[in-house]
Amino acid sequence: MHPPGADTVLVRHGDVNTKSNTVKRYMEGLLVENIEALLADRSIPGEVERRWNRPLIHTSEDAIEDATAAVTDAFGVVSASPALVVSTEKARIIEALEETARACYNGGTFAVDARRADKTLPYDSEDIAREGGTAIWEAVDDDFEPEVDLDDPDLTFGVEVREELTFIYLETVPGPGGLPLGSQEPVIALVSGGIDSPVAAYEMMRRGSPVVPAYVDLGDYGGIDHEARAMETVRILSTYAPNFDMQVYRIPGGETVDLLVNEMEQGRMLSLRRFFYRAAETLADRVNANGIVTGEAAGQKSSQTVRNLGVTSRATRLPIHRPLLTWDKADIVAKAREIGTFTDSTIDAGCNRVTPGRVETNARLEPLLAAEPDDLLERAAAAAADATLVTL
Ligand SMILES: Nc1ncnc2c1ncn2[C@@H]1O[C@H](COP(=O)(O)OP(=O)(O)OP(=O)(O)O)[C@@H](O)[C@H]1O
Repeated sequence: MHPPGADTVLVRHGDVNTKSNTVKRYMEGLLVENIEALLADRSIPGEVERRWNRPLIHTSEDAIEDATAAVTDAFGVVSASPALVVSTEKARIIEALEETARACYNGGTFAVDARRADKTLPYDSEDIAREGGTAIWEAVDDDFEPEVDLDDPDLTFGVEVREELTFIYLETVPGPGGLPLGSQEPVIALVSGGIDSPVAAYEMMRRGSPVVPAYVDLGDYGGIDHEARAMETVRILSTYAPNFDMQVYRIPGGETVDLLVNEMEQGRMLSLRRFFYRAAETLADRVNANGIVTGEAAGQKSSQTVRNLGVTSRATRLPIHRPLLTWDKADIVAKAREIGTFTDSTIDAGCNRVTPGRVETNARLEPLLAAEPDDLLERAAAAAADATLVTL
């Protein structure tokens, strides 16, 4: 919901504000570019104005809700409000609150949440809250029985007085927070057709790292359904980053999986992980990426016991980022639903098909190296060199 005449989206960022002025200026520039790309990708009209602390989107009232939805998909944005802009003159602010109340108040409790960034003005936020509250009350008193509730109001009239402009709004839509995409170095995202890896990739993007998606083709153990799910989740992730290239590298792994299934029993899954990591490292060197992100969580599967993660991680010199390390499955599923990558398919696909009868939960590196094919890591490097790009 927005005040009548609202044609501006007020954008708030969070961690960007903790930076030095030089870094903040750079990050605000990236944020503006990313917002412009999101608007263009979704054919939403709007001009982004780069203002210190609060970028603005100037659009039309018709497009204001779509513009707000788009900007709250931008990494780095903490929240956004579709707002009516008036001058900083107190009488004009009160008048705008009255007009907004007449158009949007429908009964129930209300509050005025006023902030004033410009401390040189001859009034403070409490004046606005008190006088604005009275004006709202009088504007609707004939038709309703208004009630003020400062703790849990049904409707909050937001007022933000900044340099030369005042923003009046009724909604504060949460964004993902984090840092603008592109403010950190890129990483390789190992994506499967499962629920977790797209969430992990999203979390790295949320902290500013563009991802280069890589899918390991498991041959007969993967299958069209598995690969299609992986590609679809990357396509959804790419809607958050329209100005970044998110084509997927498909790494051929079928022959190696066959070999592992035929030659190994207990440590098979761990050697497969080692293959993944080394292939990702080789790809990272090729595309100038600086790390690997996976959807692993401590203790979620036998290959993800803390001990096994320690052993398998030795296959690469790159850092393996595991943003979901401490997340519970229910939280991962909830996040996947929220960002749109959840798939409720229960097809038993991918790595699950490779799992042996007896799994290893307590691996040691030396016996694992002795049991796995001698050329496992060379195979991984060769597979990464043979990777092909899949256009989404
Ligand atoms: N075929 C694959 N291609 C690329 N990466 C993969 C593949 N299979 C698994 N991974 C990576 O290894 C991690 C752990 O794999 P695991 O088999 O435990 O998960 P999954 O259930 O297949 O997928 P997810 O973790 O996405 O739900 C995944 O989160 C993902 O990062």
